[in-house]
Amino acid sequence: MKIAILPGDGIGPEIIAQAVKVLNVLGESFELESAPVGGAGYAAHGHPLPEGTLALAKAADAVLFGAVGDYQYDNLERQFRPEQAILGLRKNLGLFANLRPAILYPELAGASTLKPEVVSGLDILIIRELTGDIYFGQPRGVRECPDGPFKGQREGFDTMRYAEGEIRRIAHVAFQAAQKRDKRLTSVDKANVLETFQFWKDIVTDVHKEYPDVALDHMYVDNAAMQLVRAPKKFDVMVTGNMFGDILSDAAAMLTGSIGMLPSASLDANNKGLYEPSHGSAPDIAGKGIANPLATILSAAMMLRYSLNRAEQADRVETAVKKVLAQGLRTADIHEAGTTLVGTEAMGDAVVKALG
Ligand SMILES: NC(=O)C1=CN([C@@H]2O[C@H](COP(=O)(O)OP(=O)(O)OC[C@H]3O[C@@H](n4cnc5c(N)ncnc54)[C@H](O)[C@@H]3O)[C@@H](O)[C@H]2O)C=CC1
Ligand SMILES: CC(C)CC(=O)C(=O)O
Repeated sequence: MKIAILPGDGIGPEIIAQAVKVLNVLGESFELESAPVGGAGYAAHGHPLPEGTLALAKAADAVLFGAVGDYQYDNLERQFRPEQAILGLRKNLGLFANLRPAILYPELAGASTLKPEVVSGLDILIIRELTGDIYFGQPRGVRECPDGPFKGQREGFDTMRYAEGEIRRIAHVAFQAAQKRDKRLTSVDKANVLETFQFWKDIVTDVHKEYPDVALDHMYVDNAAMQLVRAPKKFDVMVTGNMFGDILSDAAAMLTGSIGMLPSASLDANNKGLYEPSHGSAPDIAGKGIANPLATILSAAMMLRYSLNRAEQADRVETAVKKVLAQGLRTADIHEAGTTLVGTEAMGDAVVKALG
């Protein structure tokens, strides 16, 4: 089985190196092939998603992705910015279902900024639609404002849109995920203001007829943001659009102690997928050897489970992560008094050792 390894920028190469170490000691005959992406792709080939990188991602059974983005590229024309690489991969590979499990490991209860009683035992799944919404809607750009009090001035605009089929397919993924858990689904929208999300709500309600065993409720995104920090354990599975999901899952990350703990899977209709930590390239800590590699290692575990059909190996990796946390090892983002501070590489080595 072939795995495309796309480290990207910032802390990407540092954290991906730890996940690769883990994959290499599992005793499997995976073929790992790396390619530049993001700012690294632009530097090497003049494009954030070079043709060879896209071809490798398409040919592989799964993609393990670090992160893209570097402030030095922020003034490039948008099509050349590093972030276009991950958007291009999602679109080109049809990766519409983004699963972001927010689980609090008991050892990290004190690392969360929320009170331990609010987060202990937390296990929620955020499902974010990934190829529609305002991220991809056309038209977009900057133009002359056609009317209103600012007529004649420049205005920026983007288009929020969702096709019925796009909503239906993510709703099916969400209901089916809920069926495998506590059978409760919260669909997050802004139907009180946005046409797109009234439509979203209507379609999700319709798809619900096929899943009578799942309890569905609808929540406005502003309330969902509040409930996530007020009483997050009340949720089981949440499903929402591209932008709301991006924002809510970062908020959920802090429930788990750190964004460095939140893995993700981005799947197509056949469970082929791209696996990446939910965080970005963290340029503020890049090159310092202090980034938390666990979200990336846990993303590799999701890859073993969902795309490579290696559930036992996924369990092994997840158990090894639990072991290192139980041993008291912590990177700086989750460090607290009484635990042992380690760097990125030492954390990766500890997970490898804990695999036994
Ligand atoms: N999928 C991707 O590749 C994504 C890329 N980005 C890009 O990343 C760059 C930085 O964006 P930010 O908004 O700063 O978000 P970020 O997620 O990179 O960083 C936010 C904060 O979390 C910390 N952090 C992130 N990952 C960490 C880890 N593994 N261990 C310890 N601390 C960690 C960072 O040091 C920073 O303080 C930008 O260029 C942005 O466009 C942002 C989000 C997703
Ligand atoms: C395009 C990404 C860099 C933005 C983001 O935060 C994401 O969608 O994961």
